[in-house]
Amino acid sequence: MDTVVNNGSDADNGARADKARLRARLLAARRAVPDGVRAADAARLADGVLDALAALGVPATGEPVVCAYVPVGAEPGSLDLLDRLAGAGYRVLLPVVVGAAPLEWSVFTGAAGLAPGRHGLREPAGVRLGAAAVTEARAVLVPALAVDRAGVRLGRGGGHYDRSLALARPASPLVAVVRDDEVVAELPAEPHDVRMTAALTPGRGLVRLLPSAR
Ligand SMILES: Nc1nc2c(c(=O)[nH]1)N(C=O)[C@@H](CNc1ccc(C(=O)N[C@@H](CCC(=O)O)C(=O)O)cc1)CN2
Ligand SMILES: Nc1ncnc2c1ncn2[C@@H]1O[C@H](COP(=O)(O)OP(=O)(O)OP(=O)(O)O)[C@@H](O)[C@H]1O
Repeated sequence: MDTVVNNGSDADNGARADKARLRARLLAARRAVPDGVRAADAARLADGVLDALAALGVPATGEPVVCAYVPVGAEPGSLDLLDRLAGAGYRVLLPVVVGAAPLEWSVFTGAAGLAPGRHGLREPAGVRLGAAAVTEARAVLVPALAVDRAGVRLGRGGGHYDRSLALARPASPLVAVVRDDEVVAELPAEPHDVRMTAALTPGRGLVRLLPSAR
């Protein structure tokens, strides 16, 4: 039916415009966080990540694969968090951007294995495992600007994670790593948005999200 198609398309255009406005506001708010607070938040995230994964049913036993990311700009997270994961026995995969396509992945081998990429990113310089490596992940830590209580995530707007997370195992938890006030009531959603299972926050620890909340 035409009306339904038109309504859907208007809604999607509205969602895209809303997302762009929200991104600008959230990035400005992140930049305004004092360095000391950011460092304290990063320490709390690193302190909480192993318990969070265990609580999600993904303990380090058996060297499970976990996808994570190297923070860029004022993003929550740290290399220390990645070191904790690797030190505990997880096999940590990091994303490599290859254009408008699913992310490729490469093993985190420590800070020395990272090289500067586009957008201020530091990406692993080692062997590329391809886009399908995400199917091995028992959990994915996902960079986000915000996430809502139904699991809708707002990212940077490239669609990289949506393309990749569509390949992840349905049983693997998808964990958005955000500041406490970046867990919000509701974000604009588009059909391709892959829902998050939980948020990892500095102050509230692991916050479980409910796809049924929408
Ligand atoms: N840490 C991290 N890695 C990631 C992502 C992400 O959001 N965060 N991505 C998610 O899809 C992909 C890369 N996409 C990105 C797109 C734009 C910018 C960006 O706007 N960078 C700013 C500098 C950082 C800032 O100040 O916030 C810039 O270029 O000015 C970064 C990553 C894959 N890897
Ligand atoms: N599964 C997909 N297949 C093809 N294109 C997609 C897919 N997911 C997203 N896109 C494209 O990417 C664009 C940006 O998507 P969106 O605004 O949801 O990105 P994001 O999740 O904020 O970004 P990122 O994952 O890079 O942080 C969409 O308008 C769409 O064109």
